[in-house]
Amino acid sequence: MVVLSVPAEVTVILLDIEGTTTPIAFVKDILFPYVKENVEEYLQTHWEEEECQQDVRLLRKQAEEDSHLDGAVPIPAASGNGADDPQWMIQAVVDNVYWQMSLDRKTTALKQLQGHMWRAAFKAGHMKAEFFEDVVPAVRKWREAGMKVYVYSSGSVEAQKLLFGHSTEGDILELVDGHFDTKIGHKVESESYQKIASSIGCSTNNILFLTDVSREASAAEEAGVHVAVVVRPGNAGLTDDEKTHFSLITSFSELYLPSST
Ligand SMILES: CSCCC(=O)C(=O)COP(=O)(O)O
Ligand SMILES: [Mg+2]
Repeated sequence: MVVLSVPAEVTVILLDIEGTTTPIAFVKDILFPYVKENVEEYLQTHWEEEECQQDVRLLRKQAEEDSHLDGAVPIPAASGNGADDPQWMIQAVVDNVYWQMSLDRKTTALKQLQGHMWRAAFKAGHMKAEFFEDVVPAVRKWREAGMKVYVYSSGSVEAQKLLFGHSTEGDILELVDGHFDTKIGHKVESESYQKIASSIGCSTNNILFLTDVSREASAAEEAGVHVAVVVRPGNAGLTDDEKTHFSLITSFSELYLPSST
């Protein structure tokens, strides 16, 4: 088995979800289709609720920022006098969500709505999050060795907690010391990793980030974070340069902590 030695200065392991802890297929074949199939009904049912209206406001703001993009779908401004036709507005939101999802966009607005929609499905037991089998044993071992374990995903913090709280391995939320999402910044921007380090209260070189996406790995590396790219079944392929440049692991069990036995 290949072994990757974790540098002694590392005290925090930062985990991506999709393609790292969890198969991309679970996200693409279960989580995302659930949103596409249910978004219209969800909006019809929850339209009058404050949480739903907040989601719509955030989506509208994002749509304004996206207006220069090819194929962007606008969400009309509410008049504020209650005279708007909700059906017309709901259709615009549905079309916007479909457009964003067709591009797999990672906007905070889309991710917030998705998280709210998944809540009902997870809580009712209709969905359980899949984790690769090496994840839970490795995380337990790292924590026993004194490591802190954080999650950084484009999925909202609320959605992350749903996944870890309702997994095929049971409720494993207690294995995570904290969560970050795109509210701290995008995963392909190096400042995000500096902000994460400040928020945790450590230096960037105390963090090891595990991700499947080389652009995220490069951004973290630029911030001084240690990185390993995780190669899992179903993940996008890496270029030869990426394979040479990054440390690669195919299972969390390949990480060797000098402090553990
Ligand atoms: C709570 S994860 C849901 C999956 C998701 O929405 C997503 O965009 C995954 O992104 P990641 O940053 O984990 O690769
Ligand atoms: Mg990922």
